[in-house]
Amino acid sequence: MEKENNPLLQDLIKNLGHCAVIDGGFATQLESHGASINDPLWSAVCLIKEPHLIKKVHLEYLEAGANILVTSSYQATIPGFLSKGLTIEEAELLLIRSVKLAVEARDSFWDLAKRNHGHKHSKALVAASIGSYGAYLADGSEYGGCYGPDVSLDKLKDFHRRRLQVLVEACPDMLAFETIPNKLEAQACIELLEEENVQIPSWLCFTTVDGENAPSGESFADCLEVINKSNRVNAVGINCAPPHFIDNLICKFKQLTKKTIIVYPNSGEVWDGRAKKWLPSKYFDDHDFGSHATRWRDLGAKIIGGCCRTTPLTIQIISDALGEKS
Ligand SMILES: C[S+](C)CC[C@H](N)C(=O)O
Ligand SMILES: N[C@@H](CCS)C(=O)O
Ligand SMILES: [Zn+2]
Repeated sequence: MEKENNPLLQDLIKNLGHCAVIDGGFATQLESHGASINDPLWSAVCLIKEPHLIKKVHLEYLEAGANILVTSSYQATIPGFLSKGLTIEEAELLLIRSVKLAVEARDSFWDLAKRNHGHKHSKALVAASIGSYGAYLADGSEYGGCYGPDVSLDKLKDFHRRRLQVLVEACPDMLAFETIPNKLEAQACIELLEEENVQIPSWLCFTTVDGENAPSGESFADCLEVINKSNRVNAVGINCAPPHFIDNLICKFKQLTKKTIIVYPNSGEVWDGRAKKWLPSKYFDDHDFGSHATRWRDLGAKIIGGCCRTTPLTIQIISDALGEKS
């Protein structure tokens, strides 16, 4: 059976009558509530210290109109938690917690919405974030894409395997492979989905720094050839790249794949992995995201949202522009 047409994701898009809206910068919104994430675990440090903030941010994105929540597990890894002195059991419980927090936020928001006659919401889906190996390295490597000769396909599969198993066991609606910077890691993710016989839908997003290729310099034609061979990936696209690259990339991806296209760019600011801060950009204006989003929809993207440095306001503007909320 073709899992590309996995009903969950397709039904959401169909029921909405247009695109599905993903949430926005998760870490960004945590920071706006005072969370300190200058840490090798980045936003995932809040799973240990401030889980209530995680739930708060999920609720804020739901209120803004997100149809899909991405969990707080982007930089949450078992080796990352071990290096904080936690046990494997504690690390796995934190991964489970990342899914639970999003599911609890989604369920409580939905229970309230249902009581409100004439509401325009649909029940949101929860996508468990699987950040790239480069994210785990905590030095901005997800925008570099060159992991070096010691990082083989098997090493990447070993890195991803247990976290993926634990996240799937926690019952999210889907998996979100985020900020993948090269073809080898895409291959590793796809082989794992097969080997682990994952039955829930997934998307896989690359980032880009030149607007044409993956950060490794490999062409998207090469990268998508790998993805197209798998019927376990339902949507493919770009996340955490500047908005001004997106039009061209949607057109390119349309020619390279029949899969659902997903885009959730960042604000255009650039991550300085050494200084651990965002460098300013001239491209960012929240209000531009409304016209961007309708253009991206018209070009063929079916799942649209924001990544780093976008906020609930960005998502509200996208959601309003795409017509989900009155
Ligand atoms: C999406 S990036 C801004 C996440 C942080 C990065 N992996 C780092 O730790 O430097
Ligand atoms: N979804 C991630 C960022 C990916 S670049 C987060 O905001 O935690
Ligand atoms: Zn991002």
